[in-house]
Amino acid sequence: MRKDILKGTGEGMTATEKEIERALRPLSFEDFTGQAKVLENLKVFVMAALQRGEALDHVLLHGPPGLGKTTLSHIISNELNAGIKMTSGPVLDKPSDLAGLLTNLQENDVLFIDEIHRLNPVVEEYLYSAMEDYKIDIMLDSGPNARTVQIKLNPFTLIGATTRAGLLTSPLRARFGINARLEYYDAVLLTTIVKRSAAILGTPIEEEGAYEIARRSRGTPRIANNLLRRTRDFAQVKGKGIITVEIAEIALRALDVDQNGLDEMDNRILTTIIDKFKGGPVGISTIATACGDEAETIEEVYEPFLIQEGYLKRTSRGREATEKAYRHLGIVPAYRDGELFS
Ligand SMILES: Nc1ncnc2c1ncn2[C@@H]1O[C@H](COP(=O)(O)OP(=O)(O)OP(=O)(O)O)[C@@H](O)[C@H]1O
Ligand SMILES: [Mg+2]
Repeated sequence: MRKDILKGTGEGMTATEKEIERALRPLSFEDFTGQAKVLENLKVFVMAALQRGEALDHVLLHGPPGLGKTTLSHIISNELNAGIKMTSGPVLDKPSDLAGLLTNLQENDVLFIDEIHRLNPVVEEYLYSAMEDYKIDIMLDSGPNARTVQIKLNPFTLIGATTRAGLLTSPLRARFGINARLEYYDAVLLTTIVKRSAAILGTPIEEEGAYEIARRSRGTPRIANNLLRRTRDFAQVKGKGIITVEIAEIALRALDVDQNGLDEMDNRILTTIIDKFKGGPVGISTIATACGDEAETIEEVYEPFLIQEGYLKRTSRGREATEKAYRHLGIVPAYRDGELFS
């Protein structure tokens, strides 16, 4: 449970948590904080599509978990005044599952496919003609009477979301006219998000308290919101109900979020590389085994942030801890590859 809070993935959330996440979700471009470049472009593309009365080109949203891919998909459909149907890669087992969804779309509606890198290849191939020509072939009958008929679909917008853009096949990637990468948020943007969420939750919060939560949220709105909710509990039980910087400190310490905003698993990964593998380079699966987590999770959730913050380096020979990682953990860097850190 605590791990899920800090991991920033939506997996393993309870129904109430999902409900709160929904309540905190911005509904319009206006409401959405950050990702300025992506938003600016999307506004133009949405406006142009609306003016022409056409479906928006297909959109691929990629980036680490919890940065707003699902949120933006809803916003796009809202701004298009269009309906949205949601599904995900692993759920679409057979082409007929996809056909059912596609044939039910109204003109210019949005079809959202989450985890689009996990589409079954047969379904993926089926999607190509739908994306390109708004047409699909449907198999009628079976055995000797089997025949296919082509069905024309209403023009629609496919929005695909993925945390692993690298795993998309190139034919699929090529069929998205709009490709947007979401980046980690800085502390100032996250402070705005934390204050907005606190207002929705009806929790009084001081500027410094909001900033403290924001700067220690791994650049991720979902984590910021989750830490806010946990801090609200501490404010209620251990304080006067107001989130001050002191309350935030207490809560974040109790949740094992360190001064630089790294959580227990981030620190475990860095310690493992340094202590067990002399700082690297070491392969991701070896790190995963030593840390007791899956390689995929480390690659998708932890590593991007550690690399962006300069704690970890990715080389052709594997992952290496940087000097910043040594300093962060208070370990004096010894000789490595016969060289001393300068
Ligand atoms: N720019 C933003 N402004 C305010 N809140 C945001 C923003 N982006 C995300 N959030 C909040 O963070 C939560 C998680 O966002 P969202 O579900 O869209 O992430 P995601 O990228 O789809 O994650 P995943 O890869 O795990 O599916 C949402 O509930 C939303 O409230
Ligand atoms: Mg999502």
